[in-house]
Amino acid sequence: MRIGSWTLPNPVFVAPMAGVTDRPYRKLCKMLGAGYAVSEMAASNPRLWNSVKTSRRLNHDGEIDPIAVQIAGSDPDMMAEAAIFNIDKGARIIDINMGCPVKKVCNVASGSALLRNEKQVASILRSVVDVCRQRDVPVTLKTRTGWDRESRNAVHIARLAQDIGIAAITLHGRTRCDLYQGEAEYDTIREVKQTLQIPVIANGDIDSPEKAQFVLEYTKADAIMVGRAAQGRPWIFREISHYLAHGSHLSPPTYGELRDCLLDHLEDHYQFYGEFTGVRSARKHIGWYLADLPDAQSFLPQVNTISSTSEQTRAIAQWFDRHPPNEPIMAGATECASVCQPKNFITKDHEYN
Ligand SMILES: Cc1cc2nc3c(=O)[nH]c(=O)nc-3n(C[C@H](O)[C@H](O)[C@H](O)COP(=O)(O)O)c2cc1C
Repeated sequence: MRIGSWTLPNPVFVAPMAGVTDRPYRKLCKMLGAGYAVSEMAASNPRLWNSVKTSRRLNHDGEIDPIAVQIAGSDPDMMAEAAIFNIDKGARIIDINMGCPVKKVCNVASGSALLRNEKQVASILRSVVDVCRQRDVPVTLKTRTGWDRESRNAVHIARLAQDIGIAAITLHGRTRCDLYQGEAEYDTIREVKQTLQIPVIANGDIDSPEKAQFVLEYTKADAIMVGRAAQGRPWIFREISHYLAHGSHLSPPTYGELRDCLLDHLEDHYQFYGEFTGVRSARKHIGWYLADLPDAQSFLPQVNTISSTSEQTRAIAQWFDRHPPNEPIMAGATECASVCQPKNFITKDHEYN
């Protein structure tokens, strides 16, 4: 699949998740098979660009190309400025967020709130596409199927986006008012795909190789995007790609592979966030990695009390020492089972619900 002049290595992408898919995690997912990754949403308001949070999101050192940055906002000029600013900081693709259901974002009429105002959608897209075109940078759009089930307008928005020059569109099969309730539906994504010539990326509740294959076949989408099921499971991308290519399952990782993956991830994570934030923000990742392992339940509360990075790593390494490194993490599993289930993904720091 292509986005502008970029050819992506495979159609299995990691979804942007604020507070989760930071630079270290995106890199890890790509190393473990994700064909593409978009950054967490970055604010378009210049007053926020110097905040610690936004400056971290602007840091793409060592990131694997194409670096794609997502911007969110409601003011067309500010969004265009944000696009230019991010291109100057290394973005090769700009993604516009019109899917975020968070109150904080929707109350200022950005994210998915924009779906109720198609005129505003057109102004924003036009404004961003214009400045990006001058810099030869493709613009993509990520959105939901509509504001609510009575006003699903994804097909209309998608056609508008294509006409304006959007290079690809990602569709989460829920409306804004659905939040994360119920199940994602794929009929609207299928309809959008039938309507458009630009690539369509299907998103929502894809949590296993079988589901990935089903969604690709049903919607005829060009690619799929996996969010929550990739939390604590960055190898899901190679599992899905393998299944799509061969129709069989890769063996689950062994305890040794999981240990190495987690410890490498933590090292990169600490370097990125520093000691204080690093040890704290690592806890959720550790929880996700270990959540489904039968004997990790008593260890997790203990690891959450540790406040130094070296102790955190030592405790994890010691916990893994108790397990044979060659034993698969799901002994006897023939197919991805519990680790495919979406985890409890709402964490306090970003309140993404
Ligand atoms: C914790 C969290 C943070 C998210 N942050 C973003 C974001 O910054 N930008 C965005 O477009 N979508 C964001 N999303 C939505 C996901 O990209 C994705 O559309 C949604 O989770 C549905 O996919 P899934 O069922 O595979 O998780 C976020 C989702 C979660 C769970």
